[in-house]
Amino acid sequence: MATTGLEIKQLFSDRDDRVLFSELSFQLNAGELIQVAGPNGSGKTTLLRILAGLSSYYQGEVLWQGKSLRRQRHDYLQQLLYIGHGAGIKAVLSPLENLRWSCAVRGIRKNDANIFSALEKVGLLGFEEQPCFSLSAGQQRRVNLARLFCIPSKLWILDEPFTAIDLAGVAEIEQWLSDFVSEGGAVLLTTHHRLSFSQDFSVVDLGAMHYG
Ligand SMILES: Nc1ncnc2c1ncn2[C@@H]1O[C@H](COP(=O)(O)OP(=O)(O)OP(=O)(O)O)[C@@H](O)[C@H]1O
Repeated sequence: MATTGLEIKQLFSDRDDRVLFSELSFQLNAGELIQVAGPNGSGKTTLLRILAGLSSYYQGEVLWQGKSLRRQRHDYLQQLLYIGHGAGIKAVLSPLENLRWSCAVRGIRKNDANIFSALEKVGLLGFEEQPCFSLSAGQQRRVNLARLFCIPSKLWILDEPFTAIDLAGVAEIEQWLSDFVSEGGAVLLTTHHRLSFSQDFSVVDLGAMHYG
């Protein structure tokens, strides 16, 4: 039976002749969360970029709802929301402009009501028209995270979503993840933070994979 989410089969990737992961297989179904763990340089971002369709430098198979990513790239990307560990926003644009742009890229138009509601959710009401370069690091991260609430998705791939976020904000994000998973979303994330999550979740530990 086809999985309801991602299926990773016998994945291999290396950098400069150093194997990052090999024979890596796991499944992430709708309504599940997986944390990709491992020390710095173990390949977490590399893996997430492959699964977000940003790198095709791998061997093995990645399936979404039972079909190879390579054969349904457009459809897959329409269902995925990837937030990388970089800023992910244009500093000269305001939060409102950044989110309008993110929505437009996804084919979502006239979405200001949702954008304002997303900005309220991430605590940025009152900052919506200010250029992002004048916001703090945590506020800039929150602009990026606001995309979670204005771009409908089935799968969130999040690289270090808690970076620069204050303690109360971390707890809030954990709650958002929990709500999304309860509603049938799937989440794959990396974090060096000890995840406090109300549902069961799995850990894929790249640090546990050693190659001679
Ligand atoms: N663009 C690149 N060119 C060459 N090597 C790279 C590139 N990006 C990453 N690497 C190498 O690939 C390895 C894995 O990097 P990656 O960013 O996936 O690790 P990570 O587990 O996400 O680390 P961190 O916890 O520090 O974010 C590292 O040894 C890194 O030097």
